[in-house]
Amino acid sequence: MKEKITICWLRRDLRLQDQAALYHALRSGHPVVVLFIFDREILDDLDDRRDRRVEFIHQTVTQLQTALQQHGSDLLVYYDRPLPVWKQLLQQYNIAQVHINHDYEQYAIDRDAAVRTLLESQDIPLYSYKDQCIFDRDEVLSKAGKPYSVFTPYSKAWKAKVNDFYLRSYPTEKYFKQFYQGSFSGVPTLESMNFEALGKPFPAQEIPVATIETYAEKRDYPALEATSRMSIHLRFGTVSIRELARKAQELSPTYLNELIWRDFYFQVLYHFPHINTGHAFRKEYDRIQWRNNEAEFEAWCQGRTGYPLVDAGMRQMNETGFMHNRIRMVTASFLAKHLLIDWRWGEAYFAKKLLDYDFSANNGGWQWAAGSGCDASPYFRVFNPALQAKKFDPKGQYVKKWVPEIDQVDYPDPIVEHETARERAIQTYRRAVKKDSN
Ligand SMILES: Cc1cc2nc3c(=O)[nH]c(=O)nc-3n(C[C@H](O)[C@H](O)[C@H](O)COP(=O)(O)OP(=O)(O)OC[C@H]3O[C@@H](n4cnc5c(N)ncnc54)[C@H](O)[C@@H]3O)c2cc1C
Repeated sequence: MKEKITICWLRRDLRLQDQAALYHALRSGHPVVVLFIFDREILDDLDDRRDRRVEFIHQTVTQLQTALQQHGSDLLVYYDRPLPVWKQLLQQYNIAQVHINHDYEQYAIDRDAAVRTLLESQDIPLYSYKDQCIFDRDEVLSKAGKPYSVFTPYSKAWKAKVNDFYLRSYPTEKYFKQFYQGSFSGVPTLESMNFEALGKPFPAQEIPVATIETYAEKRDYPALEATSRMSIHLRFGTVSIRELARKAQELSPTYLNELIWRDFYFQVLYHFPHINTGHAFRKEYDRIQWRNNEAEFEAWCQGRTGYPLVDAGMRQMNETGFMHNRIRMVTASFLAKHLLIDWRWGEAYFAKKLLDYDFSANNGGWQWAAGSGCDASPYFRVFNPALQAKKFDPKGQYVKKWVPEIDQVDYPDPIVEHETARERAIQTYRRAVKKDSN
């Protein structure tokens, strides 16, 4: 009879420290095999074979393998679709239990449900835990027991509920001797999966204390690069949200607030799943008559709208996979309002380009900017990109960095005139929204 093992399946929780599923797996009493699947269901759909997110995951997985090897163990890695992998694992191993962390996106929910059904058909329990946020699902509800759709009362309730219990780390290190002892066949190369590395650096995992201390004062100025750049690490779980929230609590209420926005959008996705299927949070916004001009969309994607702050943001993202938060708001608002292009086109473009792409935050950000979201910017508030530039890039340093030809003749004229576009957006939005009250 083969030895019984417990499997901890990593997905967007790529670390061995302070990790809920791993902690519980290590306490199961069986040797723990740590598993990662390069999921072809996701990878085969990526257009860009130099997608840096795949490179980041590959780098991280390789580091995890090395760390596990230092404990006499190894990382079990597959490049396949999850269900066939699990069918194979069931034949190869005597699996006692499987541990995972919750994932709130629709694809992941369906994937986990299918794996659960398969495992349960063999009487193997699949345990799932909250790990990627401080509060999820029904943990923060209004007094009436309803989910919040407005951020400020949500954040108040979040802060009233949080205590050391929720922020405490899972001391996985204490149980590292429980790792399965042995080796597996290694991590496939990026090339064997038909991807290529660019070799550019990723944001550091450590944030200097000074960055958090000065966050409130500097975070809105894109030229200062004064935000934490934790988003890619939070996306793939290479840092622990609990550790970050403790730091934020100690050093900066403003920074903590941003982490709460992240939890807020996760619970919006959980409670209002219609946003998962391409719908506006507020259904009347699905009646907007978008112009959807393809040439204008292309100009926006390429950073050639003639609005320097918009163009700088788009070029920053195209070049680095990152865009500063304020500029995400400006570029998104510009697409949905100035150009009247369906925000879902922009959402999909960001999804392709952002290293930190996360469905809940991206959809939340886009619906906020387009006015259709839960706690959204009102439809008649149309950002003026020139005023935004004056306020948040007063010396033009950010714009100069990304649009060096700004003063030259080949820089395009504005694609639309601001006042005309603003008026057009307000009229179009009003027509859609007003129908509701008829
Ligand atoms: C249109 C639009 C699209 C966006 N798409 C994404 C996305 O795909 N992935 C993503 O992680 N964030 C997204 N954001 C939110 C925000 O812009 C990024 O989280 C932030 O710019 C990442 O940089 P940072 O790590 O330096 O953030 P910091 O300012 O240092 O904030 C710390 C962390 O707080 C969280 N956070 C901050 N602001 C928000 C917010 N508004 N909503 C949710 N979480 C937040 C992030 O996890 C971030 O890493 C989007 C915002 C907009 C307006």
